[in-house]
Amino acid sequence: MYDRITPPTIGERITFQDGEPIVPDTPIVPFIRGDGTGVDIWPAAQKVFDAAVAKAYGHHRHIVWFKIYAGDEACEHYGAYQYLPEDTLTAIREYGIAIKGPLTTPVGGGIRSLNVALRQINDLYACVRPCTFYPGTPSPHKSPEKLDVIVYRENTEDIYLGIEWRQGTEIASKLIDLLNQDLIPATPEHGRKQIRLDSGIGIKPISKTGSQRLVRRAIKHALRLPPHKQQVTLVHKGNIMKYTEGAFRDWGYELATTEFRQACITERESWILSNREANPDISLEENARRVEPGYDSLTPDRKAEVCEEVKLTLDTIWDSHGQGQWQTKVMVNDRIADSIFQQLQTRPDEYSILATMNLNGDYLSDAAAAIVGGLGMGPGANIGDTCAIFEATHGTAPKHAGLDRINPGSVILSGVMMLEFMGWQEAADLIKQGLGAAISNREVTYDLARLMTPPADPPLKCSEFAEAIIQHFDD
Ligand SMILES: NC(=O)C1=CN([C@@H]2O[C@H](COP(=O)(O)OP(=O)(O)OC[C@H]3O[C@@H](n4cnc5c(N)ncnc54)[C@H](OP(=O)(O)O)[C@@H]3O)[C@@H](O)[C@H]2O)C=CC1
Ligand SMILES: O=C(O)CCC(=O)C(=O)O
Ligand SMILES: [Mg+2]
Repeated sequence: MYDRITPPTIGERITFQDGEPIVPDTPIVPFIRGDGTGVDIWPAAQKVFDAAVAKAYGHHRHIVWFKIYAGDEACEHYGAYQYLPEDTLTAIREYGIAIKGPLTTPVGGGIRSLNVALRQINDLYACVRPCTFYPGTPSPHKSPEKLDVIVYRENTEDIYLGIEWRQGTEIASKLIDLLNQDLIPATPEHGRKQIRLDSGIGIKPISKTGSQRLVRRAIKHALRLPPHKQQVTLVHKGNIMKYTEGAFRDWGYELATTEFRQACITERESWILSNREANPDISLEENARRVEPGYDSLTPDRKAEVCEEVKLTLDTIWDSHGQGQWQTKVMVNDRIADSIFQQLQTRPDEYSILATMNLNGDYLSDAAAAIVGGLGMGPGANIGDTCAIFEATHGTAPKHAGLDRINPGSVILSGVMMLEFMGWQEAADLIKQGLGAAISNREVTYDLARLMTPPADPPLKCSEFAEAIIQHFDD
């Protein structure tokens, strides 16, 4: 079944039932070391995972690691250009779970992203990236403790589908001709727009299926959070890209108000209900005026639409959500992407789960990680219905590769997410405890050391930081 790897002879597979993992006491977990700083962070992280599991469960439980290959290491093991061998895909499919270090993607040419390929091939449609502050972590932000968000990023479509054509190729030229001569003129709303002949062309598909399954997961996650964090914000640039990003927002709201009707309230509905709560005799039109900015300047048709929306909301959910009941529901709102970047800086405590399309989530997860200490503190998980791959938010950080200096925190915290996913909470808690205590004790790698006042000097090496985390399990 495998060409150049041999699965462990001990241990058992994790299986899935209704999207939930069933985990034996000795699960086999495939791992990819990763390129660049993968050589530093993976061994450090593995040591922490094993120590935490041993401390939490003694001989009762342990992870049976299964080394699989991708990226540069795969080419060394399998031969030139074998970046993502079939063995690796088979192992991930068979064992249902994996953890990986970062993999290199060249810019402007060469292979397409192996990271993205792993997500698409395994249909890992939700990229989940929590950004939480650990006390004592230095940050360029004034109040990093106020940020506690989870980015839920759609992981399989958007421009990351990678369907694009280089400028000057025959297909790019054909497509441009077709668009300029037929499709754009046939669409009155596009007016006399034309695409420059020397353009490269990329396709940005956003589907209802892809959007709603992502938002579904985000809402289900929100339902597991404490009441004050039960909020899902749909992030989009729908004012500009109406039928992709705008549609993502609309499909998100549609799902929230149908499949999760009893559990959710939209922000706009909450305004309509509170207007009536504050004034039981308020007219439909006055309610509409308070909900829709610039109501008095709207066309009569648009005014009628807003009034109808108010009426429908009151008719359908006043009994179930009115009189303050909506405050116990998951709040679903939306924010335009550029605005959410500034709001995470200025009002971070107003947000909880941010549901995004692929590109927005990529940007937003790096930006949010920066607030809570940088990319060394940004974990992630790629989750589908029958498989999950855990990986840090950051990349290979090539200039630090092999120097034993980079922060292994993100891949360690990705392992924490994996342990939690497996239901091994005790081991996950030990690692979080150890990491927090090491940071509070100023035992940190260079990235955190340089942000501290005064800087922690000398910083710990990558391997020493992992040791420090283990030493602090008991604090
Ligand atoms: N999932 C994946 O495998 C990903 C892969 N990539 C790929 O990685 C490669 C390099 O990408 P690049 O744009 O340089 O981005 P990286 O995230 O690799 O690194 C950018 C900078 O972020 C900081 N950083 C990254 N990781 C850590 C860490 N563990 N601890 C502390 N600081 C860290 C470093 O800053 P400083 O030097 O200032 O301290 C580093 O130079 C590309 O090929 C890219 O495609 C990118 C993202 C995700
Ligand atoms: O795959 C890559 O090289 C980059 C992907 C990335 O930046 C991410 O998933 O956050
Ligand atoms: Mg990224």
